[in-house]
Amino acid sequence: MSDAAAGPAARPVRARQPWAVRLGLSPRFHAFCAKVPGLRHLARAEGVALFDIVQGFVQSQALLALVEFRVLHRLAEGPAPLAALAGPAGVPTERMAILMKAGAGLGLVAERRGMWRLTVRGAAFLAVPGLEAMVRHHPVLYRDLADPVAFFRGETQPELAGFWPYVFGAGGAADPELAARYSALMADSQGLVAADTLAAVDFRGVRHLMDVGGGTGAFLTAVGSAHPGLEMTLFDLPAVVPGAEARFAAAGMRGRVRIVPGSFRDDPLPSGADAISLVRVLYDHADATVAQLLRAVWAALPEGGRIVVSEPMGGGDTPDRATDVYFSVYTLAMQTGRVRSGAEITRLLSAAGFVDCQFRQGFRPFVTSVVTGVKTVSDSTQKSV
Ligand SMILES: C[S@@+](CC[C@H](N)C(=O)[O-])C[C@H]1O[C@@H](n2cnc3c(N)ncnc32)[C@H](O)[C@@H]1O
Repeated sequence: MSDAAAGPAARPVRARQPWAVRLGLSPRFHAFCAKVPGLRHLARAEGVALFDIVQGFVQSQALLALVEFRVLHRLAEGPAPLAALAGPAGVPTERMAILMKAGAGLGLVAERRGMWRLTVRGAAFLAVPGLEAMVRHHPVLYRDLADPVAFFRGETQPELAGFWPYVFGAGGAADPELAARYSALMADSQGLVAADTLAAVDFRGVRHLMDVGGGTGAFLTAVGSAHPGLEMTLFDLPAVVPGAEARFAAAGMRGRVRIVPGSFRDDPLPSGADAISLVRVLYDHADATVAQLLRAVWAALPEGGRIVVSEPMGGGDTPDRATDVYFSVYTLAMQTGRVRSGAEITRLLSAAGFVDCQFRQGFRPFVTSVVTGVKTVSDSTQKSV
């Protein structure tokens, strides 16, 4: 029996701690560092980093309050005195003063001669598509994390799973209103994902791209604009695809895109595309579903066809501050998916029969990274779906 299987009563094997960790555990060493000029600087930086972790939730909630009170939006129109921000928000002036100072501490706003204004960071927050919507849906996630001990033990019923109902199957996404809500959140944040995917993948030479789980077509619209000759197919659940019609029409791409409603759990993927993209799709699903989907993608592609997987990927052996914290915990709350590293996704692609698999770390890994692969047919790689 392994240590893990033996249960809590088993005595763990204790390896010797590295010397740096032994020093870090010593209060006397910290007291010493605080007195020595070179070390004092390092100790302070480490303290700041630690306190940043400790106060993360409070920072995030202060931001949410600024967003919900529309303080940043109001300041985007021009500088304003405290009273002009507190009044419309229904917040007593003295309490708003505390929130504004917190916002200043976060670098989002600043005060000069009694007038509050946006900083460049505050302005960027408003300008990044999807960021505001992401922050505004966080109360669901935070309710799920209110008791992190019970949450990580798996003793809670996370609300977030109901927020993204499609993860449990096509039937879960039958409600058009719910489908519109989550599709809007996804489409809003798609701009950066599309930009970083296009920077990582050369779509020249692709004749026909099918985006599976393509939502309301934001990714295809971006790729189609960059590559005017590209034919496109969008495949997503029946409750989701109606939102794509209008987007393609507005982009003048209606004649170039075929919209196919269906579920990759139950329906075969349409053939005809020589490249298939899965953008922020795999991390919603369990390994078995992903393996089945990748085999279906392999079957739908012709010889030489390419797969493009784009989504935030974990750091693997070197856990990443954004993806291995935020996205991993988020997908855990969703209950069915998980964040995978580039190496794990590469292995899944290889297992499905793809060759020449390449991982490209994104410019902003918290936005997306990419793994690509190629289908070549040979006796050894052919897979049945
Ligand atoms: C996280 S969203 C990503 C949407 C889009 N690719 C993007 O990045 O904005 C996942 C998408 O996968 C779709 N999806 C989930 N399960 C599906 C299934 N069984 N068949 C087809 N699409 C599915 C959802 O409807 C949703 O549009």
